Amino acid sequence: MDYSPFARPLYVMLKPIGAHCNLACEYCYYLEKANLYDGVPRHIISDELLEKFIREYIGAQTMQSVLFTWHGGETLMRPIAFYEKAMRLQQKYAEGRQIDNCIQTNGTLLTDEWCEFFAKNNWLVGVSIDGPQEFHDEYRRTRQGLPSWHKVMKGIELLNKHEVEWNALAVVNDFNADYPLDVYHFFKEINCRYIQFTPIVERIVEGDAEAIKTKKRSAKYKSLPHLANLTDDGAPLAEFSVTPEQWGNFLCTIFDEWVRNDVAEYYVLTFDCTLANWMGKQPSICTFGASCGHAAVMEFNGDVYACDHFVFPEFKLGNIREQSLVSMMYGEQQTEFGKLKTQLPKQCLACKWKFACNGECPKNRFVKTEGEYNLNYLCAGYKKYFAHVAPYMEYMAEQLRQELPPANIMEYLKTHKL
Ligand SMILES: C[S@@+](CC[C@H](N)C(=O)[O-])C[C@H]1O[C@@H](n2cnc3c(N)ncnc32)[C@H](O)[C@@H]1O
Ligand code: SF4
Ligand code: SF4
Ligand code: SF4
Repeated sequence: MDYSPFARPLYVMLKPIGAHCNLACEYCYYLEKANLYDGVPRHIISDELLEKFIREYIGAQTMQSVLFTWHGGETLMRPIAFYEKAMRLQQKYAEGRQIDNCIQTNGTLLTDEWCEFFAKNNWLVGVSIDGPQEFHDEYRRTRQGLPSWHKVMKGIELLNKHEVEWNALAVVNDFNADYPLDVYHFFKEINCRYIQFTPIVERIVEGDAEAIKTKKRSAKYKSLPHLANLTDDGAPLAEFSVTPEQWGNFLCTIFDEWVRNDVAEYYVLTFDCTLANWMGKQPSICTFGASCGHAAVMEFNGDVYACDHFVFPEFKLGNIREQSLVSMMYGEQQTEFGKLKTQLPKQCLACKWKFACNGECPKNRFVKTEGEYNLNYLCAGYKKYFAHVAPYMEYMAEQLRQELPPANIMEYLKTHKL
């Protein structure tokens, strides 16, 4: 078996059913990817390709533990038997390594059987839910416009019943962004201790802008608009995007409640990453890291792309049938892609928050500057957030440096101001 000579984990998310999904969330960046494989009748990974991927993926790791991430589209549209087969293959090629699995789902297809499977095999389940019903159902609907919140809540109940480890992914869009505490309290009420908030920032290729505007929200899409990528200059913003001000305000408002009541009880990934950067450690979300290009995706047919948000023909690294994962992940094209992250405008280079922000995701950098590189669209929001949390982060980082729990901040804030 080939072992990679590189000392960091290689990470490739798998799309076993491509972009196919039982929902048609209005803001979804992935649904349109089905168009890349228009002529292909079934967007399902073959047994042979699955085995090839699993063997190579495990063989390419330099670490003792290997993490598989199942992503979509809607992952639960493949049967349990498919994932059982994948686990058998993982064991076949594990050679003593520890294998972990996590799966991302919209939660609507969860059943007792699924939850038993996840519980029995210790899978970590990521569930997408955008907060209380009115916010969630604004955008997360079927093609027929039917809402999904009740089904997701039922799914969460089943996960809890079977004691499956799960976390929530909530996107922050033009609508729910104005209600940070309603969203945060909802997650606390359902006892969700791990929450990831992702800002929605999408642009639309010229020509599709009118089409999306004239479609009623949640109306049936015949074909999805092609959302713009980094190279489409001047593409208009999709109306469901969060504004920088909304994003900054959303984070600051939730932070104020979290830092006084919830540290170490609830984990909000953005706050976690900010503290990691304050400590000079590697944050767990790529967007706040200093470099990227380490996390690719593989489509059902073996095509490998630079990143889940760059599944465009120009960011295709190759196909696993023709090239090894190692050669694609460490090849010239992916190395160049990774450099996008460090190509920052003057504003970022001079910014006091650069160590915590790193210009965020290159996907969101489309604000023209006088210099060579674009500025991140969300910059104003991040400046507000970092300035707001700085004294608290400093306090928590100091606790950590003294090997004390950062949660001490809650006691301190009862009698002091920062
Ligand atoms: C593409 S979905 C695939 C897995 C599964 N169908 C689900 O909804 O969880 C993965 C995650 O991306 C989020 N997402 C969808 N569109 C997005 C966008 N335009 N920007 C950022 N995140 C988005 C979804 O809410 C979901 O949490
Ligand atoms: S459920 Fe997931 S893949 Fe399906 S449309 Fe919604 S965000 Fe996209
Ligand atoms: S381009 Fe954005 S989403 Fe992709 S790896 Fe880099 S920071 Fe992460
Ligand atoms: S806050 Fe703005 S200027 Fe500072 S690093 Fe982030 S994007 Fe750049």
